[in-house]
Amino acid sequence: MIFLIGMMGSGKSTVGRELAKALDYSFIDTDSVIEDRYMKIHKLIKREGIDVFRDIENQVLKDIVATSLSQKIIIATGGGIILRRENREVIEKSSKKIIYLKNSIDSLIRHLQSDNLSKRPLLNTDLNNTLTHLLSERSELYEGLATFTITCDHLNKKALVEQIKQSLLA
Ligand SMILES: Nc1ncnc2c1ncn2[C@@H]1O[C@H](COP(=O)(O)OP(=O)(O)O)[C@@H](O)[C@H]1O
Ligand SMILES: O=C(O)C1=C[C@@H](OP(=O)(O)O)[C@@H](O)[C@H](O)C1
Ligand SMILES: [Mg+2]
Repeated sequence: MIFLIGMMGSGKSTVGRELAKALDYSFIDTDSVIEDRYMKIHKLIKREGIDVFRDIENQVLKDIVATSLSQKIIIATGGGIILRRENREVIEKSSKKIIYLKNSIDSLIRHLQSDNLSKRPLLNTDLNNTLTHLLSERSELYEGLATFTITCDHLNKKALVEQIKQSLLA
């Protein structure tokens, strides 16, 4: 069981899917499970609020871990999953391969600007300030949980998949 953690825009969802293909692992994304069970993330957070979203995210994480039949699975998480202590404990208990995709704010902005920003309701128009604030709250949690940290700046998606594969072999 391999977990990908990191900020919004760090590549967990897209690179995770590619990594799973490359390793012949299955792939699951906590946000996609939430969307299949409920509704689009932005709609859910807008309608129910962030606390309800975090409760659902917590339940989905526990369900994924409890029902995964094989260890050959890549789990892309939502960027805020590390905020809850119980989530960190669940992840730590289930895996020795927890990969933090670490990016500078500039690199996150570059990635997010090429994506649809309205998918991520926690980001407002001042991307730089918002991301800087979120990262300052979260970076210790990412670093503390990770068993591998990969600095992703200047790596395209293909190179990043290769880099993760190398780290997993080491
Ligand atoms: N290393 C990278 N190089 C270039 N673009 C990237 C890279 N990683 C992610 N992206 C792009 O950034 C956007 C956000 O990626 P995504 O996988 O959704 O991140 P996350 O799930 O961590 O929020 C997508 O458009 C993706 O194609
Ligand atoms: O960082 C966060 O708090 C969030 C990240 C999002 O996932 P990605 O990290 O895949 O963008 C999604 O779970 C939600 O919008 C909240
Ligand atoms: Mg994602």
